[in-house]
Amino acid sequence: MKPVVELKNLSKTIGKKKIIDDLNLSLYPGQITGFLGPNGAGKTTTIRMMVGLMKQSGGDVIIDGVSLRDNFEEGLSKVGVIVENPEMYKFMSGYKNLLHFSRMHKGITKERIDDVVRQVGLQNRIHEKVGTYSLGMRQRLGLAQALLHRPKFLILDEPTNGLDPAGIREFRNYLRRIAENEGVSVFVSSHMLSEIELMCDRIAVIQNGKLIGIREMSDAEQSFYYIEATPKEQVQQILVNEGFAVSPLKEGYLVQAQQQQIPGVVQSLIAEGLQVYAVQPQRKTLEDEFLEMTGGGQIAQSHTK
Ligand SMILES: Nc1ncnc2c1ncn2[C@@H]1O[C@H](COP(=O)(O)OP(=O)(O)OP(=O)(O)O)[C@@H](O)[C@H]1O
Repeated sequence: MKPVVELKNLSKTIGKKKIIDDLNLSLYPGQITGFLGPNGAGKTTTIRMMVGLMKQSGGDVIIDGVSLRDNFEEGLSKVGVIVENPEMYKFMSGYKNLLHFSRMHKGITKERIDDVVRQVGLQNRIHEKVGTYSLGMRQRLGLAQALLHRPKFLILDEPTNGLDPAGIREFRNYLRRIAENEGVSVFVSSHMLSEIELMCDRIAVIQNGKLIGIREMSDAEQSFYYIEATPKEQVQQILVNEGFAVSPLKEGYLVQAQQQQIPGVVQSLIAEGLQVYAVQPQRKTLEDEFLEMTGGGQIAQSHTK
């Protein structure tokens, strides 16, 4: 798949300090990528270079084949940005806000406005004043606004600040459908591990201005399962005979297996006459993994601009 955005040896030096050090990262259409790092890792600086608010010292940002170094205006026309708490006119309706923003770009039709309103699920409330909207609705209106000019690439900075987990999931579902429908690549910067975990397909981790890891969030990757069955002592014997690595826990066992092997494991236990009570995937939490990757670096707790 051809990437929508490529960071190529992107670097930023301020004074003598290398703040971003040879960053290489590709973002793909339809995918939601999280950008995570400890305080001061360089997230804000990277994003500022990606949206043209700061000039790079070296390297380049390529958006949909256009280099920001060579063709700044054209490259930026392909970007949509949503900041924390998007600015909206509360005394105007959602629709009038979108109409207002649509005038900043050429060629946004009324049909396009209706289309983005539907995509963020605001069609029933769009003619009401923004002041009456919930936080979740205001965030979705921000999303609609950022989509108006059909960007290829959407950057969200702390998009769900203040939303509860249900609100984050709802926002994520809209975002996922939009990423797929519009083929847009989404980049989410957040200091909240749980938010990133709920929203993203993959996560890029940055520390000291360097990319230190990329993690895919696919469920199929889960490789440890907690299995509880009785009689307990037979579980280990059966599974070890089948070639699995098994570690005993208090009530059950931790078994190393791929997702597609699990139905077979359950069948073997049942065939031997065991009663199976639990089979649960055990994924290392993102927090564990993040701490491993950064060698104990703290998770960013605040995001100062
Ligand atoms: N104008 C500047 N002059 C000097 N140093 C700077 C400047 N801007 C940023 N830095 C330094 O660059 C590093 C990266 O900062 P940046 O704000 O990009 O990190 P961040 O990952 O966004 O952190 P946070 O999660 O705390 O917002 C920090 O050490 C910061 O002190």
